[in-house]
Amino acid sequence: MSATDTLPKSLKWTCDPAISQLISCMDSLGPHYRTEHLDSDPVEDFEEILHLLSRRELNSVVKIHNIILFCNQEQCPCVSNSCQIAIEVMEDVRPLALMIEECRELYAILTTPHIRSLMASHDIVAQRDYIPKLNQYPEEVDEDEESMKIVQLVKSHETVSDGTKDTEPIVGATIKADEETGKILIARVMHGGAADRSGLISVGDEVVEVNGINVQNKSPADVLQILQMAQNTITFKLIPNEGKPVIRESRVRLRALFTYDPSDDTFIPCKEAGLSFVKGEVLHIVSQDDQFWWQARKENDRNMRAGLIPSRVLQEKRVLRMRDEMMSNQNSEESEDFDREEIPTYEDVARLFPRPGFFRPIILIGPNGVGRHELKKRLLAIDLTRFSSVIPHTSRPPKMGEIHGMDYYFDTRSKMLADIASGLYLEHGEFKGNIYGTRITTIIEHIEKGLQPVLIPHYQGLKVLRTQEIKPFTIYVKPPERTRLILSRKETIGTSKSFTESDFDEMILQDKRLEFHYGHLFDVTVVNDDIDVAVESISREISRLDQDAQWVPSTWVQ
Ligand SMILES: Nc1ncnc2c1ncn2[C@@H]1O[C@H](COP(=O)(O)OP(=O)(O)OP(=O)(O)O)[C@@H](O)[C@H]1O
Repeated sequence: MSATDTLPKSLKWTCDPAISQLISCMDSLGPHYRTEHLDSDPVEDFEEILHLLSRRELNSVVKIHNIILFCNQEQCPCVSNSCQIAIEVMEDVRPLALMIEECRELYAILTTPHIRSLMASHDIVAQRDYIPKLNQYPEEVDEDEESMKIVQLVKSHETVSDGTKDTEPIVGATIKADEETGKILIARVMHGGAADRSGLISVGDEVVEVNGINVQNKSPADVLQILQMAQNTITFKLIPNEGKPVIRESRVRLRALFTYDPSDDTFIPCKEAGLSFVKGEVLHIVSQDDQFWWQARKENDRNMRAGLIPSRVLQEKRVLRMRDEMMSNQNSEESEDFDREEIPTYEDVARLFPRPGFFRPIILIGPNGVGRHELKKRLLAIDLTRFSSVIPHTSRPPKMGEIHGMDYYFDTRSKMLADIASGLYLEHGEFKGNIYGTRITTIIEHIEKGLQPVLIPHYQGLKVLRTQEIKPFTIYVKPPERTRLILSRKETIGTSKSFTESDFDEMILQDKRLEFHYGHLFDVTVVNDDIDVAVESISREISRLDQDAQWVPSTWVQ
């Protein structure tokens, strides 16, 4: 009696043909094999393996695997980013959820853990679509070719963002020569590229032939030339890398705190494989396997190819080197104010969804005299029930008519000094022998009351405010270019301040320095040219916070 005969009748039909064959082979061989583990019983092990192979669960898993592996084009999923689409749908229906029942229901469905897990699994399968397929193996294979694989890929002709054609590293993989042997090896497989989608090429595979041309004694440049010359399809003969690493797509999202252009980078292993991005863009990091070069794609980019970006370590090294060079050329007075400790590379981010009754405090930051007080005044005038001004503390005695908690919080000098020393103040200063300052707890009280404080701190206060508790939204108020700046400020808007030429120069200089040193901390930039237009832009940005999910440091949404 064979092992399959022992299966209950209801299970027989589910048995995968390959497993069934394996069971028959085992049956005919019997439990006569050697084992290195002296304490294990061969008969018991044999029975256990048979039992495992006969299990319905295993057979179902193999069946699903085969369906995914051999699915034809019609069975391929039409999207591979259902999680992303679901988030976008949630953002769209959320404002309507209070009014329309169907929107409420859809929102609830999309947030259930089961549906989210189902979509995540769907995307994982979809992102590895198995096209193009493996070329047929030749029927007669030389004995010494047995350990080779032949892979045929379609050469990419997709248009990339800069409008040029075919700048992908041809098949979504980069090559290198092994330092010791000179063999041509697959150096990187770009996520989402043709090689990755085929699932048939791995890092470390040795390239033996390209389109029938033996490349064993050729340089990477020669091979690249062959690849460039190829039309439509490229056939590789590869010796598989034995220790093939398992690549898992990471779910990390990072906000770039610097701008990167691979075409300017002399160190990138393959310029065409690079991904350019600008400061503030959110990147989906798909692989951090390499210490120096990560693979990423832009968030919301439906083009599934990933590109190379410098890793955090590499970027930090570069910034340090650049700073050293700048320090040696710069006069020390100019830079002493700025934070030299922090090296802006990438910031881990997550989505913060709007929450009824919670408003993110607004920070207006900008060079001296750019108009932050004026803008704050105008914002408060729009809606006094929503926007608030945080009342400062002072050690000065109250003047006639001043009310504690309305004009200032009046406190003793010794208490204020002690609180400042304990880090309870966002900022403080001394004027005519009296201390003035804003307490962090006062800001939190406003948030808890459902108000939206508008803050105009010194730029050094930015880091103190960017916390999980406060979750501020930072608007950089930028002066317009010089001619417009002078013109707009001459068309006085009814205040006493008059600017000199050197005030304008100083404002422009400060603008450059603030953007350079603190630009990575700004959520948006608004140019204060025409004041009404600036107020309108700021209001628009603020109302977006009520509607859309925002990318914030991931520690804020734990
Ligand atoms: N867009 C504008 N057009 C014309 N004048 C403006 C504009 N914005 C601000 N001003 C004027 O410029 C002067 C300086 O503005 P404000 O005091 O608001 O600057 P600030 O950024 O708060 O300065 P500081 O940070 O040094 O206190 C004020 O007289 C203000 O009315």
